[in-house]
Amino acid sequence: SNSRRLEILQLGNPRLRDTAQAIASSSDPALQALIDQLLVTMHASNGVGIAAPQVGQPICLVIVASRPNPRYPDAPEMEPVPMLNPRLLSHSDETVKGWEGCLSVPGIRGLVPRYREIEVEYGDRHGNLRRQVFTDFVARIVQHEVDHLNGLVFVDRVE
Ligand SMILES: O=C(NO)N[C@@H](Cc1ccccc1)C(=O)O
Ligand SMILES: [Zn+2]
Repeated sequence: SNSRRLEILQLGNPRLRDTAQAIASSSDPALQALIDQLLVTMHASNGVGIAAPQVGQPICLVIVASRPNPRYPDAPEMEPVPMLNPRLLSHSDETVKGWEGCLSVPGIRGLVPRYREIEVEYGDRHGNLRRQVFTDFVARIVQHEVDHLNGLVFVDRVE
């Protein structure tokens, strides 16, 4: 199917809204360039996830990309998943505490409680709507990235 035009939600900062204006839909070539830039930035820092606001783009776009690397040697392998307008549909009651770091909070780790299982609805990079269940470390990354879209970093959740 041809790539559908998915309106990507913009984050609240009115001052920055105009810069986000340029990347307002999944059919915009600037969006594909931004996704590729996020992947490069994330890999350059041995990240396993990244959110667009971390590179100054106030739009609802994250990438979840768990893989074993020097910073997270036990991380499971997965294909990187860009998510437009990610939305948590449901979650387990069960939470698990695990160590997290953040590319925007360099040099520290914290023990953060996260839901063990979540169901997420998001647009893929072509604007197709997807629903997927994530568990354990990958579910942790998703929750960490969605927090960034709501102005939260992991240190806000350390108990
Ligand atoms: O800062 C980011 N993403 O926003 N990157 C984090 C992602 C992350 C999330 C949860 C647990 C471990 C790691 C990183 O250290 O690669
Ligand atoms: Zn982060």
